[in-house]
Amino acid sequence: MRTSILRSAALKSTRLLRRSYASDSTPERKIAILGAAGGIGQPLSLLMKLNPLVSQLALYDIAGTPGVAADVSHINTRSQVAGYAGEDELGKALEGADVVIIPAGVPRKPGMTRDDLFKINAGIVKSLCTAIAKHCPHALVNMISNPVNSTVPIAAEVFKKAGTYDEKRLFGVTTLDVVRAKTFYAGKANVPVEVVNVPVVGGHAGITILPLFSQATPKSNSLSHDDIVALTKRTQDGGTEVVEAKAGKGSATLSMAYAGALFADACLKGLNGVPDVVECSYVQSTVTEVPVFASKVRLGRNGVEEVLGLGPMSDFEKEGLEKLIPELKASIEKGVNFANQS
Ligand SMILES: NC(=O)c1ccc[n+]([C@@H]2O[C@H](COP(=O)([O-])OP(=O)(O)OC[C@H]3O[C@@H](n4cnc5c(N)ncnc54)[C@H](O)[C@@H]3O)[C@@H](O)[C@H]2O)c1
Ligand SMILES: O=C(O)C[C@H](O)C(=O)O
Repeated sequence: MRTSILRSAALKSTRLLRRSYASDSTPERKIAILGAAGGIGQPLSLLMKLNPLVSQLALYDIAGTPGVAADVSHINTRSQVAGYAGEDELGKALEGADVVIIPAGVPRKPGMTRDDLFKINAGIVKSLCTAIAKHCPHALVNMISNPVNSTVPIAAEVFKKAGTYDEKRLFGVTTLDVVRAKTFYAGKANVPVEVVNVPVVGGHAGITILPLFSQATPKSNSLSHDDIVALTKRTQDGGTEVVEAKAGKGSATLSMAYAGALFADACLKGLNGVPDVVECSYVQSTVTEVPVFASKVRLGRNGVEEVLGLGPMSDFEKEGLEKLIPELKASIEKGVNFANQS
């Protein structure tokens, strides 16, 4: 009897020690999700609640967030969850945030391009970024709202105007393109998906999405040129494949939440000083002639630590790069002009 009491006391104190060690060594990190009640926002809120690197989770939307927050808050993981609804509560949601993830805005319907979302989403992104500049100017911003090729430049211009722009802290989330490229490559090359790596560069719309299958690992000798062309097209059209399958009920939400959670986790690891965290992202860049470009990025304590180059490319990829530059340039200019005119 006495032995079992002693044993249970010892166990309790070991657990307490472990808990205090975990909180001592894992920094407090606040994540804010803007658009948290939406198709992406809800599963992304769930996945961020499961992330042990998060200590506070602020869920913001124009409506519906109290319910999402109450629901997610019952999960017995580290972070404290709070819901914020409506513009009056946006400041509170953002205050002290280390990372702000933005999946706010309308999704595509069949027949639409991502650029068709510009009219509505450009204004949403502009107003949210104005609030970020005011309430958490040092946060890392993970932009998911489409058209990403233009919404990232809009955010950059808003931050420049507010005097808070730091190119190391603004990211277009292109992780879903990488997730898709890995999945499609693994299927075709018949290699285990969990060990596959494929960089995807350029932007996040149609031909601006350029997967570099020539750099894919593990290498496969069984893929023909036609296979690579087909894999490239499928990756570029991955979003449209989902939009058509959902037949008017929106675009990718679950795979996007997964990809958004992966990227936010990489940002948190970088902030916490974990070495060698590398992900593809659409960031300010000198890798090509376009000022914003997706490529591999090393993440660190201040966000972007290093924008990595393109590496060796096949002739087919070089052609793809040449073709995407004018479209990407035009999308960037459209964003810059919108931010500066309106
Ligand atoms: N980067 C990517 O790879 C990627 C992938 C999938 C979707 N997307 C984009 O993400 C966006 C969201 O997609 P979804 O399927 O979640 O759409 P959704 O309509 O299901 O959800 C969007 C949410 O944004 C909210 N919202 C609207 N205006 C807002 C504002 N001013 N402030 C805060 N919240 C606001 C809405 O209330 C809604 O809850 C779309 O623009 C979509 O194209 C990007
Ligand atoms: O395709 C879309 O409209 C959504 C997103 O950009 C995607 O790639 O799934």
